[in-house]
Amino acid sequence: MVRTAVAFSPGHISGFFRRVEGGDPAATGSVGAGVVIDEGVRSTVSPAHETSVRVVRQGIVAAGSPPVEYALDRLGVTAAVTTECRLPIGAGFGLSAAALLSTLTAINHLFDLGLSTDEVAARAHEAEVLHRSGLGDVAASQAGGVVCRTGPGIHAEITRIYPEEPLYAVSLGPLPTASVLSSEETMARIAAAFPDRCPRDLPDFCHLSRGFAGKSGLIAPGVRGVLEACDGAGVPASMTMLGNGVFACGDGADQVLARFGEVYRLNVARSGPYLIEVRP
Ligand SMILES: Nc1ncnc2c1ncn2[C@@H]1O[C@H](COP(=O)(O)OP(=O)(O)O)[C@@H](O)[C@H]1O
Ligand SMILES: CC(C)(COP(=O)(O)O)[C@@H](O)C(=O)O
Repeated sequence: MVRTAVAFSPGHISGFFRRVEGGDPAATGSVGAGVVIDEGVRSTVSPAHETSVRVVRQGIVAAGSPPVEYALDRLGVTAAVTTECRLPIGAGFGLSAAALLSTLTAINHLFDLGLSTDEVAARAHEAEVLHRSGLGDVAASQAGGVVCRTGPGIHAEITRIYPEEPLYAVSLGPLPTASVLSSEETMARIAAAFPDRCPRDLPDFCHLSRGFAGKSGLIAPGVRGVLEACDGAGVPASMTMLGNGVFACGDGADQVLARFGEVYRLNVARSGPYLIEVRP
């Protein structure tokens, strides 16, 4: 039987963020706030002569993941990787970071590389920043909670709170993260909209995020209609950054979102990436 390692990483919904440009990828990232969620990416890895990545969602298999392939190359290992997720990809659930963290956690054990969790996160962050697939998701998903990041990168000061109540989300489709992060004009608008404090709790997170979404000019036309419906029902809500979707919390949130698509009920994650098993 081929030796196999399996690991999981939580995803992350960003509510507001501001890009921070550093001298190298480790010092580059974002500040902002988000929720680490109990849904994410499960990665299964086995040694192979060449690296291949299969991305599985709802029984549909896609081939390739440039950030994951890059991270394996940098480690000098080759493996057959399968990532599996339930949430949609490219929809603001931080799944590129979760794919990197889960795959590197599994690879670390598969090849007995002896990397610390910080070293795994540092490599995931580098791949994420270089591919413009995210800025702050790896830093956030290192552990659980409603997260407020006050510096860029994985060693920044990060505060985490752990509310019990769920968050609900709906996706209207993908929004390519790299295209948004590549626009200097958009980055300037985002910087001006950035709130001056961390969220106190989940409703406050939705409230601060909503103010940011409005001022940043990032709200997509479809998202606007969902947010207006949430306003009408008195439900705190905002846009999944960066995805064509909405998250909401509190009484009635799931009913309002259900008018627009499949509703994901998400809990605030209690921990970051972890190894599930190594076989045999
Ligand atoms: N579940 C996954 N498994 C493997 N690679 C992924 C996964 N999700 C995203 N990626 C990689 O990250 C790239 C960018 O994804 P991105 O739009 O940032 O997604 P998200 O918003 O979900 O983080 C994708 O094109 C893909 O190469
Ligand atoms: C908002 C984003 C820049 C991208 O998030 P995603 O599209 O989920 O990869 C995130 O990484 C952040 O820094 O807050």
